[in-house]
Amino acid sequence: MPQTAIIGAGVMGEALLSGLVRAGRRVDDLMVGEKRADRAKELEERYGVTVVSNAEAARKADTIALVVKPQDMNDVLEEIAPELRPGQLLVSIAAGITTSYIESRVPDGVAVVRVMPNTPALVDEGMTAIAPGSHCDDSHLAEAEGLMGSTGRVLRVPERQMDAVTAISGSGPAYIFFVVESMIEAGVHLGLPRATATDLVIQTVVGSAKMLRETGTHPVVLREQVTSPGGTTAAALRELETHRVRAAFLAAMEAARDRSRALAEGT
Ligand SMILES: NC(=O)C1=CN([C@@H]2O[C@H](COP(=O)(O)OP(=O)(O)OC[C@H]3O[C@@H](n4cnc5c(N)ncnc54)[C@H](O)[C@@H]3O)[C@@H](O)[C@H]2O)C=CC1
Ligand SMILES: O=C(O)[C@@H]1CCC=N1
Repeated sequence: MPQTAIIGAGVMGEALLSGLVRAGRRVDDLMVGEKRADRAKELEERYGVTVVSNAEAARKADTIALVVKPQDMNDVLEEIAPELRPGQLLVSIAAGITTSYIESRVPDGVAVVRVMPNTPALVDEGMTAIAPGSHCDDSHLAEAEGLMGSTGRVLRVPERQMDAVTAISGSGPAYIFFVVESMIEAGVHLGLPRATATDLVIQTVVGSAKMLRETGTHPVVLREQVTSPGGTTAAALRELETHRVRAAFLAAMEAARDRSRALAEGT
């Protein structure tokens, strides 16, 4: 079986590792490179996975997922580049880091795929976009698709869309959690017990997401179905418009897109 290494086993590294294990990948075909010794030990105990040096991971694995912060990417590439050989595949999960940034730091003939997953990968409901680098063929994309497909849906996009993708689905779960948090607080302000407000909000979000996915109906139509003339929803939506929530979402996602662009420059 081809060997897969994950370098950087924080939040996303573990999401990927656990997804591969849940999808039935043999733990013997996986290895992890992780700088923090306590974290490495935790993963060894939790999954039975072998922790190796980054150099060994680069030497032994056919596919290497790079799951470190963008700011750590240069150091990791400097460490593994002498061990890499043509034919291997690097799958980078780092926000903002372009395939050309990576290609310029590794030997010719090493294929690079840039991917942008999100944390719902932890419950197999992830959304990952993947984009090929310049030395990629379809088998490399298929390999990256298989890797990320263990944690949810995968969509192929051109690399020029990746900063926008990062702003929408990569960071997206945080916006949804922010909305959930705000609605729970509102419920408490309105006098509901916190546990009741939490139950109400979470099921409302899950139910609404399921409606979107299962009916395929446009969100505007679904919103109109809830909005009775002169009713409660209309009163609430007017406040959201008055407070420019739609404009705030646009500005927020432009800021995320711009931050993604800046990360490759190490700022
Ligand atoms: N957290 C998220 O929702 C998402 C994160 N990403 C991307 O995933 C990457 C990782 O993010 P997180 O998992 O959130 O960060 P994290 O900080 O939880 O994990 C990074 C891990 O890399 C390890 N590390 C750092 N330098 C290393 C080195 N030289 N060798 C081996 N291990 C090293 C750290 O000890 C840490 O465990 C980032 O590039 C981020 O842009 C992408 C999509 C979503
Ligand atoms: O906040 C970040 O930079 C990473 C990338 C997408 C989600 N988390």
